[in-house]
Amino acid sequence: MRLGTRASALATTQSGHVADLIRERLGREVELVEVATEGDVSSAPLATMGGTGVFVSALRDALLAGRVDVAVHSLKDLPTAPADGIALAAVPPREDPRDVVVARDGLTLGELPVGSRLGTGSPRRVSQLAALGLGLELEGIRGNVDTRIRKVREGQYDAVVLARAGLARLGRLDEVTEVLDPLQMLPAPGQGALAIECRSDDELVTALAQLDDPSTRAAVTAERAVLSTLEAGCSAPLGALADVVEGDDGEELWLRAIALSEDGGLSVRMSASGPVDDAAGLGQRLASEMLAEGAADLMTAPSEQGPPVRNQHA
Ligand SMILES: NCc1[nH]cc(CCC(=O)O)c1CC(=O)O
Repeated sequence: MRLGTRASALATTQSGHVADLIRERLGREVELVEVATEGDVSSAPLATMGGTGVFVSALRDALLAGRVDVAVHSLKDLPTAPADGIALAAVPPREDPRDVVVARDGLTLGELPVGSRLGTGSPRRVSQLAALGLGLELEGIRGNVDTRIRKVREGQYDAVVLARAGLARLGRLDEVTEVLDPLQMLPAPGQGALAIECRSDDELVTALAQLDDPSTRAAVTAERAVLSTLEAGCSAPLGALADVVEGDDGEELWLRAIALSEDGGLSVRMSASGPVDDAAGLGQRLASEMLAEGAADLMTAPSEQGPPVRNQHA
């Protein structure tokens, strides 16, 4: 079968990993086919580009046109709306979903001097970092993982924040100077997980289902239900993280989420738990409670008219 992949180092590593799974677990031959996406071709800030799915739609087009049979995405890049004719056939076991800091001189966030330049274009990361009140200069950055790390080495930035999973897959964990606790930085819904898609009318749906990890699937389903219920896109200042944990009556799903104003000055942070087999229901319930606390107004407030920033460095 032909497996479609973006050309970046991270994408080909992720796709290579899934190709290995398919060979080992399904005993089928796989060929990687590179597909260029809008997210790779343009260097505009991601938050301003076509909203959700800039990395995804070209791969889906290739699937629907029959140029490839399987597509692999970072799950956090996948829009929550189902796509016609496309099945999310499997979500394999997740990598550690946390964000990490890569800073000069081995520094942690707390050790960075006031005024240090931290590169990140993600509203979710910007708002949560601003809420820590450290007095960092938060500046937009683009480019692949390698480019971002190099910009720290070359002194253009004092630090960057990245997904630990990407560094793990690229064998670059030695660059990490701090792993951020989700208490301070909740990851993006689906971070660290992969999505394996195929055409929904293809017999591959059943075969690929063997690669699905039920715990990861439940966790990302709950996280993505928060995202879709809040009607937020991939560039929203919103974090969510779920885990299957041992509760009083066996396994249960434990979900945390935060919605912030863009400047991080105000936030709604909540958690809830529920049965593993109702992951979407849990995410919807938590998001509804967040909406009742004003989560939607927070995320969309234009910054000039927004609330005063209360946790900034003075
Ligand atoms: N937005 C780009 C993107 N999409 C997936 C990952 C990392 C791998 C993952 O989260 O699964 C990254 C880079 C990053 O956020 O550092």
